[in-house]
Amino acid sequence: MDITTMVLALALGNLALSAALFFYAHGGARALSLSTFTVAKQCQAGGWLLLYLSAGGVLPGPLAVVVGYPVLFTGVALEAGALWEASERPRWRRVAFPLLALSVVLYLVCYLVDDLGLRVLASSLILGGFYLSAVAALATGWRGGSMLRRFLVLAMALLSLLVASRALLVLLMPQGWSWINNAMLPMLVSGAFYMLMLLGGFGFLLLAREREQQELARLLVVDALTDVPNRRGLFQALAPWMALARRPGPPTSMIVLEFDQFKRLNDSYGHPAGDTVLRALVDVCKNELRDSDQIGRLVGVEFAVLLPRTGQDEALLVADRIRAAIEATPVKTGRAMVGLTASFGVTALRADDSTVSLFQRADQALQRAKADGRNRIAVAPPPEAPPA
Ligand SMILES: Nc1nc2c(ncn2[C@@H]2O[C@H](COP(=O)(O)OP(=O)(O)OP(=O)(O)O)[C@@H](O)[C@H]2O)c(=O)[nH]1
Repeated sequence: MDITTMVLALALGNLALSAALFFYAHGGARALSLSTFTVAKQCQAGGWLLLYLSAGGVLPGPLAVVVGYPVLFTGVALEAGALWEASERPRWRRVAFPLLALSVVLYLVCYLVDDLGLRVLASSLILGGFYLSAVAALATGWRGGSMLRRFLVLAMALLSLLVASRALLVLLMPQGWSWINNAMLPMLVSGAFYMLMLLGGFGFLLLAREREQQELARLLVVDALTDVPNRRGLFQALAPWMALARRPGPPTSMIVLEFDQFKRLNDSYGHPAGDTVLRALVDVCKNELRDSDQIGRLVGVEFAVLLPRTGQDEALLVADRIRAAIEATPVKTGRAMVGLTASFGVTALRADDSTVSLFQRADQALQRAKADGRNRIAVAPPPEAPPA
């Protein structure tokens, strides 16, 4: 295959990818990084197409240089940017755009100097550099990352270095070296571009899918609003402590708390303000707990706190600390400072407890606290003594 055909394959491949991504995004997938990646592929398709048309004599050669290469640089810079965006670095534009402008100016200066070697050197370094930036973005998730991510980092790093190595050969050995000569290297480099196109495209989509699956798995056990375990997550955390309660050893306690008059807050300030208050007050609760304690959302504005190795009396003190902290912390919403209180039920886990009996007892205590006037704590009554 000659270089011109390879360039056409790159143009068509990127065109097909950008069309598929465009229609995928049209169907409702609206992640910011995906739209950046789509524009990146469109620019790459445009750049390669211009290079192909000028190589085939359809367009004048200078057009390829003045427009084709800058569009291609933009495409690869945006591809790296999409990966930085996906790695939670939204400020990549501040670095990438000045670098891109500098690269284009540098390339055009090489064109004006009219030295082909210099131009090849510049384009290889610029494209290889932007691809290496994409690799660096992928590598930020190396620790704890999947096999797919690690494979992409290694493979794309190798291919990016191959692209950049063309510059080295031009610089160090203008006549080539052994079989890696000026005829062979462009073939190798365009092969590297082709593989980078495939790996980048498939990799980006597979990594996006991997992220979505991880997020779905997380949301099975975590409450999306408050970022603490949901009912399922809390019950999972509770299970081993329920089992331990049947064995001799330090006790485990449970606090159930409900924010008071939350409906009134929603009605007065709106549901979004209610959400803000809820998030802030859950953070207030977390600040009063040890790392080994676990707060989770049971339902609505009712939460439970699991306190391992804590007796009922100590749990009562913890509940009062949380109660006082909530009362003392007004939360700023869009329109006002909102103060709230909470009511609490406290109990210790018992050897014969099931989750049903445990939560029933804690909830009865909570209802008593509310009936007694809210913003207070009630402790579950001790177990009845067995008949003599
Ligand atoms: N903003 C917001 N409101 C919620 C959320 N979950 C539940 N709520 C609201 O919290 C309110 C809870 O109301 P209730 O439990 O009936 O009672 P209350 O108004 O808190 O009054 P008492 O419990 O008697 O003190 C309801 O209006 C729910 O709509 C949420 O995630 N965000």
